Amino acid sequence: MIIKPGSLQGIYDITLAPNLDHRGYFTRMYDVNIMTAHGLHRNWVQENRSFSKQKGTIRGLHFQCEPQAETKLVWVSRGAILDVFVDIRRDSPTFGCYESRLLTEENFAMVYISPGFAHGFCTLSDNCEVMYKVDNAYSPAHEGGILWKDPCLQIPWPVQQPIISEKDQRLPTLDKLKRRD
Ligand SMILES: Cc1cn([C@H]2C[C@H](O)[C@@H](COP(=O)(O)OP(=O)(O)O[C@H]3O[C@@H](C)C(=O)[C@@H](O)[C@H]3O)O2)c(=O)[nH]c1=O
Repeated sequence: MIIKPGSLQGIYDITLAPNLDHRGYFTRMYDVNIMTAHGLHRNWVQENRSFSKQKGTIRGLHFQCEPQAETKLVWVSRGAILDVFVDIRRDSPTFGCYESRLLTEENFAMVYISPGFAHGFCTLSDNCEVMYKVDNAYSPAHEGGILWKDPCLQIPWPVQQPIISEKDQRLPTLDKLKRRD
């Protein structure tokens, strides 16, 4: 398991190290000792499995407000996604900046997203399954979000007309979110 900090502070790229043999492979998906050594072990309280039927589905961009803000550890067990995270920490020098990662069932890549990021993804294949651990309980009262096509962010999503929930279509832009509080 190789862990590298990303260029946005609080993001870590984790590459799994599968043991290959004639049967296939074995890989550790989580190692408490390695994660602790990097200061990244958390009390994961939920493990979520998200299934999207169609390529071109966008979920996001979501976060939970304090005190229910979440760390997320995301990987793909089936298909492929473009995973996107936006820095929404007001005191951060990279506030409003985003990055993306390709996560696929084959590339052994995971992304660790600290609290203070809005998170979303676009499916790049049909029948896509995304798995993620979170270190805080789901709390609808603390849910927040940013519109996927926020013109200020200019995220180059691979689709123009995604399959998306009604809730996500109504999310505010980062600018409106800023003015509201
Ligand atoms: C996230 C979540 C949803 N739900 C319920 C609420 C609702 O009835 C149904 C679907 O919820 P949503 O539409 O919010 O699901 P979804 O759009 O997949 O939300 C997820 O998106 C990705 C990008 C994230 O980063 C996650 O943190 C989460 O916000 O599942 C739970 O019971 N527990 C949970 O932890």
